[in-house]
Amino acid sequence: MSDPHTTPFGISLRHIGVTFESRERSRVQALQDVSLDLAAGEVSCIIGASGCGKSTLLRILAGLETRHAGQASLDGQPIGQPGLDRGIVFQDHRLVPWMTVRQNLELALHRALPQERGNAIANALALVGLQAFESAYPYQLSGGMAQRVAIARALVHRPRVLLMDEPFGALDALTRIQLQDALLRIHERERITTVLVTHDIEEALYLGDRIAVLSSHPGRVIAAFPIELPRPRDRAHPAFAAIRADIYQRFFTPRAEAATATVPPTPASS
Ligand SMILES: Nc1ncnc2c1ncn2[C@@H]1O[C@H](COP(=O)(O)OP(=O)(O)OP(=O)(O)O)[C@@H](O)[C@H]1O
Repeated sequence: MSDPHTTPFGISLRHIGVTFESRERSRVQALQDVSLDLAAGEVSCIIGASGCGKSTLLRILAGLETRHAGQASLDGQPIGQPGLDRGIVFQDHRLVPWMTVRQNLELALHRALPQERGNAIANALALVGLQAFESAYPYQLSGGMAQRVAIARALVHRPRVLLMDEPFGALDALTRIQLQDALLRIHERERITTVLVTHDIEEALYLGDRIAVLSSHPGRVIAAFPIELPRPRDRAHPAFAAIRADIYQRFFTPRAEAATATVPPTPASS
């Protein structure tokens, strides 16, 4: 049997469109003709302003939103419903408040064999550096620690894909940086295909192997390009600043011009 962690795979989105209809019969086109390839083992960041359809796109990848045009596939298989091959982290940790960290992870593992649960929980907590907190309740954790537990819960099944919806958006600036570094350490170890949506350009640049920029109303791909800056990345480096400035410009450039530009200049990174 092939090992899912070594088999090459990736996410493919083809002509994804989503239109929501409200009770008042008004229509909101959330996504229009979104086509993207998100490579296996990479961190792909999707950035866009509030309401541009980032969460809707992530929900499609999670199998939570199926009312869409176009095709979404993982490793060549259409994505139809939620599955344990995809772990998801939201902006809020969504831990059960009356359960300990361990019990929260056990809840996620309810379909696993009892003898496998202990190891799976220990490994997931080690990945996020919280082995010593398995008996803690969510109210005893800081916001950053609770979000680490949410990441551990998403990883406890060793999924092939980690989906993150503004995972650090509710954290203070310093904790956010710590969690970004924690995510990179996890990624270095696990090489899990990661899709992270954010409205924070700097976060996308710091974390992403690849960035897709979405326009608003409807959400369309303005640009998609790899980030070839070496790691660890230095937010103060001129090359980092140059790409950040380029992305800012894409947000504030009229759509017709922006749509023709798909690859930003790659400044010398050394
Ligand atoms: N279930 C729904 N019914 C109706 N409209 C919806 C629904 N879900 C999302 N929308 C609308 O679709 C658009 C995209 O929403 P979405 O939440 O995907 O955007 P977003 O980029 O994630 O926003 P934010 O950054 O604020 O979370 C918005 O205009 C939103 O109001």
